[in-house]
Amino acid sequence: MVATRPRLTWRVVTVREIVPETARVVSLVLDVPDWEGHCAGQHIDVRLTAEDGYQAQRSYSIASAPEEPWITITVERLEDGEVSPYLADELRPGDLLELRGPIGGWFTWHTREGGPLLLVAGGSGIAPLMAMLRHRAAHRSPVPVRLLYSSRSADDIIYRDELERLAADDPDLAVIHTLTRAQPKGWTGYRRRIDREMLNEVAWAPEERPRAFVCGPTPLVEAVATLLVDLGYDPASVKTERFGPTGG
Ligand SMILES: Cc1cc2nc3c(=O)[nH]c(=O)nc-3n(C[C@H](O)[C@H](O)[C@H](O)COP(=O)(O)OP(=O)(O)OC[C@H]3O[C@@H](n4cnc5c(N)ncnc54)[C@H](O)[C@@H]3O)c2cc1C
Repeated sequence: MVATRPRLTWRVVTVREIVPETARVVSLVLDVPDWEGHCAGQHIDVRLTAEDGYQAQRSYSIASAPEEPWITITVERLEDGEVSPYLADELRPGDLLELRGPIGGWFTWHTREGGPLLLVAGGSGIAPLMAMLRHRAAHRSPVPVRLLYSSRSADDIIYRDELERLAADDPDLAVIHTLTRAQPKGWTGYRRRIDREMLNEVAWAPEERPRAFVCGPTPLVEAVATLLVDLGYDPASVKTERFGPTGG
């Protein structure tokens, strides 16, 4: 019999690397000894403890594929936030962090579950969807995927180069951006918040029995989930993860 750690025990892990993603977003690569593995889409909880014993904890999606040796989370700094500015600005390689997980069994996808997949992200909501794309790439899975990704501007697109690389090598992966606040010169893509018309153009037809994963700020997630069901998606096929209370 293999001894297993109760999944929700806090453990101390080491920050291995810090990767700047955008002006407001970093990825933290964590060295988690004895990691029991995770499914693409799951998250962890991170806990900070102040010198006076005060503690704060927040959830962060795992952005790395289960096949990778390290656990990566991608954190967007909220200027007035309690936890994210510390994670994004203060941590250095070699620092220790407390975490527990993996957590969540609903917002997950494995290549063997098939597709087609419709992934819809707003801002840092791309993180768990990136785990799915990285997992799919690690398996060279032919499952067709369309990713609709809403960012404020081109500079705010997280994992921009990696998404470009993945899509360039793969006719079954389409990455469609919408830039809601500022667009570079010559931008021909969408330039508004995700709406019914956009989903009509981008989403798989319901008859293709797609699996949809929608992640980001709460208002985006709720609007997109409602629109997909209106378009004829089976509500059970639309999985959602809400990151926060505001649209930012
Ligand atoms: C399952 C799950 C997975 C998550 N994964 C990620 C992830 O991969 N990357 C990531 O950056 N965040 C993620 N989040 C959000 C994260 O848990 C924190 O809520 C976020 O980092 C803000 O924490 P904070 O302490 O800095 O801000 P707080 O001090 O909690 O809040 C500061 C202010 O920002 C508002 N606020 C809180 N959260 C958000 C938000 N997400 N968007 C906009 N406004 C907000 C609050 O209402 C408040 O006004 C996830 C949340 C959940 C529930």
